[in-house]
Amino acid sequence: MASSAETSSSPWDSVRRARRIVVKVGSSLVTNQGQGLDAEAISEWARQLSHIVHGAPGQERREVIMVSSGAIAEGMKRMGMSKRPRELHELQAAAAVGQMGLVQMYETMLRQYQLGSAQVLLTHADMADRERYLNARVTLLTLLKRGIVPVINENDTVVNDEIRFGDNDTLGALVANLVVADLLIILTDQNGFYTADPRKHPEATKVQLAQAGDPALEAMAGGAGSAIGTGGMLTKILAAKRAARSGASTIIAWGREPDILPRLMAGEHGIGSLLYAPMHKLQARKQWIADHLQWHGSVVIDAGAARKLRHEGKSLLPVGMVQVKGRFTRGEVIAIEDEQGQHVARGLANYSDQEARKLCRQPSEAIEALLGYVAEPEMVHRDNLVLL
Ligand SMILES: Nc1ncnc2c1ncn2[C@@H]1O[C@H](COP(=O)(O)OP(=O)(O)O)[C@@H](O)[C@H]1O
Ligand SMILES: N[C@@H](CCC(=O)OP(=O)(O)O)C(=O)O
Repeated sequence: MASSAETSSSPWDSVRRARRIVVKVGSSLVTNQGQGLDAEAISEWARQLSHIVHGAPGQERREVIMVSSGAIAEGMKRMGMSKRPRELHELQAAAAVGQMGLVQMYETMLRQYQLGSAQVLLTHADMADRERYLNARVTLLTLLKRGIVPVINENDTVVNDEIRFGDNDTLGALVANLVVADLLIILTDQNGFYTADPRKHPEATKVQLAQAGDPALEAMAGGAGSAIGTGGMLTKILAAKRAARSGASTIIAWGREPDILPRLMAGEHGIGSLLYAPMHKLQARKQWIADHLQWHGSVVIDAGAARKLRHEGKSLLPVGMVQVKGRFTRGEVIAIEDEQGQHVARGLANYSDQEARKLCRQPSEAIEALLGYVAEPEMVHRDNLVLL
């Protein structure tokens, strides 16, 4: 663990440079300890987000995804439940009722600051299925490109006990992996991560800076301190470890700290706890694809495409493909080889082998006419591609 004395190349710099950010807001904050949606707090985050997304004077625009909890807590209030029900179907009913209020509140507050919003509900199954994973990814990236703030929650209605995230910390980390975010900010009711649960151990001190995935952190993290939140700090520490796999660092901070988001983005050191990712995004991505070396087929590309991939860091477009070998579905790892049979790269296919055969040597504008739909203009996006 390190102290808060940083140099100019410190991990805090990576926070300032972050361009794509996932902000997770916990149930206890959003509903003010279960007393109902906290309109003032949500309005305040919306105001702060508008600075970040639109770009405050002298600052670049950034892309932000919100992962917000609070559906169950708000639903319980609306349905007059005094304590959290044990049965899953009761929780699901509460979530369905509460989610209405939650997104309505975000939409109203974000709109006040000229920000568009979109509701996205995800489950474990969506993240595990390669095709749904790519679909969710392209939808989120499309929203971000248009300056819209996606507001994500777990799709509580369709999950069961075994396959629930339950806490939204894990979901936040998976979303950070999905969009290859630079930073995950977890806003909660404590002003950071402490050496022990400060509710039970008042002598605990704040951890300013640590490496995500450091096993020592797991021992310090306790469960939820209130009846509203689920997961507590352990799920946040594990979320930081998971987010680091795609190169995202994590900040755990108090959601009511004044101007928390713009201050973090301006590079202010020492607010909350920073759990930095040990690997850069590119390294992390290579690692991930290297872990999925099992490839299911390949595409042969021409010399021009090989040059663009090798030397210009470009995506593989259908126009550069000359042949497709083997069988694969959208989302599977494929090998990309040059006409001499040398493997150039590996990556996630946006189209199946049958579709790819129709797309060989075709411009991306022709995809719709050839397939009847367009998933993405690239055969393999450069974010999902690693050179060999
Ligand atoms: N080491 C720790 N540092 C800070 N808080 C901790 C720690 N261990 C457990 N906690 C508890 O975790 C709670 C935050 O988690 P949780 O209630 O799940 O909130 P959220 O709804 O924001 O996810 C804190 O209120 C605190 O009591
Ligand atoms: N999907 C649930 C979120 C569960 C939850 O409480 O998560 P967390 O905020 O991480 O403690 C809801 O909206 O109520």
